[in-house]
Amino acid sequence: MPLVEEPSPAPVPCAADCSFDAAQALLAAAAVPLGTERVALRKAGRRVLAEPVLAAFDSPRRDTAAMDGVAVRERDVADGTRRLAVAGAAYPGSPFAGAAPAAAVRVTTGAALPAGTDRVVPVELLTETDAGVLLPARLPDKRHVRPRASDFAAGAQVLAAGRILDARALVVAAAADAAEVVVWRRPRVHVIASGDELVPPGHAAAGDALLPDSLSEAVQLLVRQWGGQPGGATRVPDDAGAITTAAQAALADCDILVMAGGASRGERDFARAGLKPLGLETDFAGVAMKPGKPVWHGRVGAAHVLGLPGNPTAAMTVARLFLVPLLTALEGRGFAAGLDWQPLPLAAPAEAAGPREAFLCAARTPGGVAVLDRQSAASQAMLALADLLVRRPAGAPALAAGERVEALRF
Ligand SMILES: Nc1nc2c(c(=O)[nH]1)N[C@H]1C(S)=C(S)[C@@H](COP(=O)(O)OP(=O)(O)OC[C@H]3O[C@@H](n4cnc5c(N)ncnc54)[C@H](O)[C@@H]3O)O[C@H]1N2
Ligand code: MOO
Repeated sequence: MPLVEEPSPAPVPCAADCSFDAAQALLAAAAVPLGTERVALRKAGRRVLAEPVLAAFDSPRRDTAAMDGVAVRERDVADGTRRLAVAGAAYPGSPFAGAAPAAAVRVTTGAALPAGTDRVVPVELLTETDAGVLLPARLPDKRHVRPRASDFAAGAQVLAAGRILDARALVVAAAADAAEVVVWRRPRVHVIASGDELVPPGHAAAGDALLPDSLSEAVQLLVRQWGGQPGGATRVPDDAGAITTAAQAALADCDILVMAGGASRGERDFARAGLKPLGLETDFAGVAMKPGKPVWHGRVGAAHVLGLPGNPTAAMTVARLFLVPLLTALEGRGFAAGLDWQPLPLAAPAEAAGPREAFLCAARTPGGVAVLDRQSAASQAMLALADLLVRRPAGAPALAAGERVEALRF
């Protein structure tokens, strides 16, 4: 997996409506990883490595018993000797100190083999006698020894930069004796939802004109799921001054400011107007996509500002297509890591696409991808049924069931 995508010529900001691909290219070009930090391994779960992890020593560090039994010297038993005295015992954590010529040493799995021994005879094959252990007449082919460095050698790269420290990778880092690792900084994200009508969920029944804010918590969860740190959410009325004040406070401590709502052309759509006094530089505003047409992106200083349309399905579609790859790029995984498009067969025929690139809510079914009925940017109930987004390029022809479409986990 590339750590940072290949540099390409800087895309030119879109003056008017951008194509989806042009908008993605602009965002990808602006999405530079944040920087690195050294953290204790015990706090590094799910973080993205910025530097590889190298093994501090060989694993195993010595030839090691792979079974519970006795360690013997092959040449002591090669002549058919079956009875050996027991000279001592070795366990992981307490090796056998002496040498044991012509004797057996009891071992448990993981013990370093006593000097000179090169075979372990499992306990199931032994007969205990007063004079020592009796070996079977015919020894198995397997010696039950894990040779020194057979897992990894000192200095070997056991984890590459760019790797997420998931549970399996944490085993490897710990095995390499890493107390600390160097990881990419996680983007901090603040959400500002604007709208006079918005109240916290559970408080909208108090007035007919009130609406539960259904986006603030959802966007913060998406941020957490894709490696960011939710830095809080603020609800503001449709007022440019209130947006400026809230944005200024949020920008003091975030890498990405998400503005939900107020993105289109209504007389109360103030998201960008509220950011202007803070020095907003816009690189696109308006994308030829459905839903999500009012999406916009810009910068205030080093911080990214991503504008989501207020309509909830449009907002979540845009968050998945623009916020997620922005998060993965800022966290050093590359922009494309957030966009795992895959070709999947349709469960039923699909209509021809319209003039705007379409992103359709769909569900994964045993028969293939089922595009949901009644697509609507304003819908909320539909989101409970959708676990895929299906991409239909502008003007794409009708498709039969079984034909493949590009789909993304939603
Ligand atoms: N004349 C035009 N009108 C509209 C255009 C346009 O190009 N010209 N674009 C339409 C499109 S497309 C969309 S999408 C919407 C989105 O516009 P805004 O981003 O300005 O969204 P708002 O006006 O603030 O809200 C729209 C709708 O969504 C509800 N909303 C907003 N925030 C939330 C939230 N946090 N939780 C739940 N619901 C929310 C809000 O109450 C409105 O009902 O504009 C079209 N209009
Ligand atoms: O872009 Mo809007 O999201 O179609 O309603």
